[in-house]
Amino acid sequence: MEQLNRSLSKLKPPSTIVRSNSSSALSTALAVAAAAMNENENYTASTFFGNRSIGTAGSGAGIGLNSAHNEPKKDHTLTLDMLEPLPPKTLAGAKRKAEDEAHSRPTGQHERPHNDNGSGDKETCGSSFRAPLQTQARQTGRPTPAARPTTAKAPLTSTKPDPSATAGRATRTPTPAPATGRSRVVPSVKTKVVPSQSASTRAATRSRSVTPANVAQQPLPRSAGKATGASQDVGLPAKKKRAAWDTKGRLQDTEELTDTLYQMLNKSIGNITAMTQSLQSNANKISELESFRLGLESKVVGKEIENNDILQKMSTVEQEIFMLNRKHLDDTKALKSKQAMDIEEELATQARLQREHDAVKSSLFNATNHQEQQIQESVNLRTTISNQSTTCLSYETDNRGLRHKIEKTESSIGQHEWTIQGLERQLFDSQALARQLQQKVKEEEAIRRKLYHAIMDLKGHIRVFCRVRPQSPSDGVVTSIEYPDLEGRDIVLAPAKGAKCPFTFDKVFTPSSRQEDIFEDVSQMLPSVISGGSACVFAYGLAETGKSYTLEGPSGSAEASMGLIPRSILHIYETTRTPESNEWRYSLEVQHIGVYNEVIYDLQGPEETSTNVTHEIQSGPSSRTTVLGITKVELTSAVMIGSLLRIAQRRRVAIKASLNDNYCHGHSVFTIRVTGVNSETGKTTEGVLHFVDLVASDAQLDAVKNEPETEGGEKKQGVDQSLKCLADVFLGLSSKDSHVQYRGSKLTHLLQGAFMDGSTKMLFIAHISPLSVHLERNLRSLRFAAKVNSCVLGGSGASPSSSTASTTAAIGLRKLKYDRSVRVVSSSDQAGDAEPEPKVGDLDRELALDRASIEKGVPTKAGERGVSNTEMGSSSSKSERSETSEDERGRPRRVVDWKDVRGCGERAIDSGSQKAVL
Ligand SMILES: Nc1ncnc2c1ncn2[C@@H]1O[C@H](COP(=O)(O)OP(=O)(O)OP(=O)(O)O)[C@@H](O)[C@H]1O
Repeated sequence: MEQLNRSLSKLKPPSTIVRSNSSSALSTALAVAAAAMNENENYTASTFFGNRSIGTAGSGAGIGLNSAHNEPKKDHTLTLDMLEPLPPKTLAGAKRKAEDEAHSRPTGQHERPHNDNGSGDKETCGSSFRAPLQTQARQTGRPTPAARPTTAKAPLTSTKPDPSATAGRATRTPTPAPATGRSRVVPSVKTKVVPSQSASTRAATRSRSVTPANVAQQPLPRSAGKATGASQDVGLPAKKKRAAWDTKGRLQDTEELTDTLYQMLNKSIGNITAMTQSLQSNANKISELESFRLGLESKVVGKEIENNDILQKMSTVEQEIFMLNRKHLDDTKALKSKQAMDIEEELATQARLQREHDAVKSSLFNATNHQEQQIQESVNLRTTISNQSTTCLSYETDNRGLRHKIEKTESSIGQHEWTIQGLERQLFDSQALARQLQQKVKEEEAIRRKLYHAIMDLKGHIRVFCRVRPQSPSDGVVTSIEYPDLEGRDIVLAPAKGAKCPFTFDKVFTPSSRQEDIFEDVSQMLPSVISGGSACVFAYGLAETGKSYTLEGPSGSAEASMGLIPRSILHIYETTRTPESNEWRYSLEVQHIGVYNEVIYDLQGPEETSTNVTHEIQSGPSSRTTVLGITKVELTSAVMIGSLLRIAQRRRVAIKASLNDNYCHGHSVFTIRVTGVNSETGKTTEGVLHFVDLVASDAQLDAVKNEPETEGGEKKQGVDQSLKCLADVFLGLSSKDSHVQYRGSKLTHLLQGAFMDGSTKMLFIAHISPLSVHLERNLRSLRFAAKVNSCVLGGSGASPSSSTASTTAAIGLRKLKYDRSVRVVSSSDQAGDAEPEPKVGDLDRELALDRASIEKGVPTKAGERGVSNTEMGSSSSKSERSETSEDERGRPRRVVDWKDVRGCGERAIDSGSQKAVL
């Protein structure tokens, strides 16, 4: 059935199925078809009709082919006579079928556009004919139209039953009517056939083309022999051509041919009849199928409409689904976020509830405990109440006793009040007495200060110490040094060869002495400095004997190792910050000077000017000197001294480097100036304390000895004369020389003010090392110290600070006391018969008594000894004493002769009566 449908769709449209009611035309057509078939020409129509049973029901059909031999393009025109159109229903179905096929066909398979008559049926017809032709070609072995060029695909043009077109064509291509006059020219269908054969083949074809009209107009020969070509045309065996005169023979041949043709025609008519019947039945079947197809198509259309509706619904539903999905997603998202927030809230609530639960639990626990405690307290309270009840009873008993006591106490209070009044009176009297005593204390303090100065005067304005440096691990052989006396005033250098060299000084500090031991003696000078006096500490000795150690202490040292300078600063700073009297305000100022080869450098100045800027000394009023351009640092804190000393140390190194002399040893002078202002009286004081680091070189020692030449005999040029000048100054002051040369060296010039102030306290500390190799130089140093020690500076008579007669008298008395306390080292002393040294408290008491005696004009102990004030005052003058007279300390003295100093120690030892006392 399906195959049948396909065949039907490929069949030519109904327009090609023609009916003819002219049997003669049909015959002619069939004849032409037969001829065409015999000629093996590719006429599609003839081929088709030759393979199909085409015919008309009842009346017979005919197809006329008009071969237009005269047409330039040599087209073959098929003219269908008496064509009748098929029923419109059939035509419409066929057309729809064709259109459906065209629509369902892929784009590339569309048929060519319609031909010039504006109908697409021609193409459809051509294609419809193609399959049967191909089938036939396969059967017959002929070439199929498909093998031809494209232009040959429409060998036959179907014609719609258009009367006008038919009429027009009939007019344009009039076809000769058949002899019977029954045939009529129907609209001819021109079919352009483009043979695929060669030109010769096409020419043959043209020559063999026939038209039904031609065939119909030709009377069928009754006999053969008219033309040999005709017999050949119908496929009869060719006979020998008769001569022209053989008319009879020719007629015979023609009759034979005619008979044969008639037989063939009859046979063909039979075939055509059968084919027509078959065609009719097929047409019926086709119409049935067409109607069935139409029904199916209508169903399909209905289904398509339904399908479209369904699709539309589906799209609507899909859209709805899409919207719903989107909404669902949004809702899900919102729900999720809400759910997360709910969960968070739930968790927070849960945690809060948990905390509340814990709090409630703990409070419950506390409440339980509290309740238990309360229960316990309640029990205790009950017990206490019972006890209290008991106690209350006893209290009541006691109360009665107490009331009795209160009465007694009240009576005694009256007595006490009376006593208090008496005590208040006593207190008032005591306060008045205290005020008087305070006033007295003030007066006593002033006297004490004066007496202190007097004591210092009595001790002598110059004191000489000796300090021995301890042995260091790097030291070589050491000299044996003895310290024979317990009081620490004697030192004996005992060389391996030769006699011992004893010396006596105010104090000898052994290697085991501590820094604070030395400071104890130095500190006695500080009150004088604070109250406006001046003092000078000389550290003297060879290099590496410990001068810097004594004055400054080791750098970065602990408090125990601090030298005299930082200790003094600390002491003065603390004392001035907490003065005995609130009326005094003090300020501290320091300067540090280096003297190298008689050139003054600023050891606290800026680094860039420390080596290239030198300073000059300017003398001021009262012989006070100042160094021009020197840096003065105000001490606002005691700890500043550490950094000041470090700066000075760096400057020293820089100066040495700039002088390019590592062996150059300079002196340094560290000066503390203490300025005090009394806020009540407006009085000002200025105390000065100098710390002088004196380097003793061999040349200096030689200069001191007046030995201008060295051991090699060469005279030293440019020798630092400062030590010699210092010795000269000491000598001049001691001898009351009015022409003391202070300007002989920068050092003495700088200290001129201190030297000329008769109240200046001087402390000379000689340093020696324990090394054997330094023995000779140590001896020189000690001899120089002994010379200084023999000098008498200032004194009660000459002291400018001894301004009043009473003070002078007191000083004189004090001198006697002190002289008594000074032990004369003699052989008898060594036996232990010496008078014990009085203590300071005893001395003060004696001084007070002496002062009172002086004021009353009572002779003092000093007077008992026959020493007048004048004598005391003049006793300080060494020039008035003989060598055998005692000095102011009660020691046997002699006039100092620098030349005699050398070897004095040795002489003293030799004499045996005196020991190292100059
Ligand atoms: N009493 C002492 N106790 C411990 N060490 C000391 C003592 N005296 C000196 N020294 C040490 O001896 C060395 C030399 O001391 P110092 O530098 O003070 O000598 P100096 O005389 O100042 O030398 P210079 O004149 O070359 O400056 C230093 O290392 C110092 O620590």
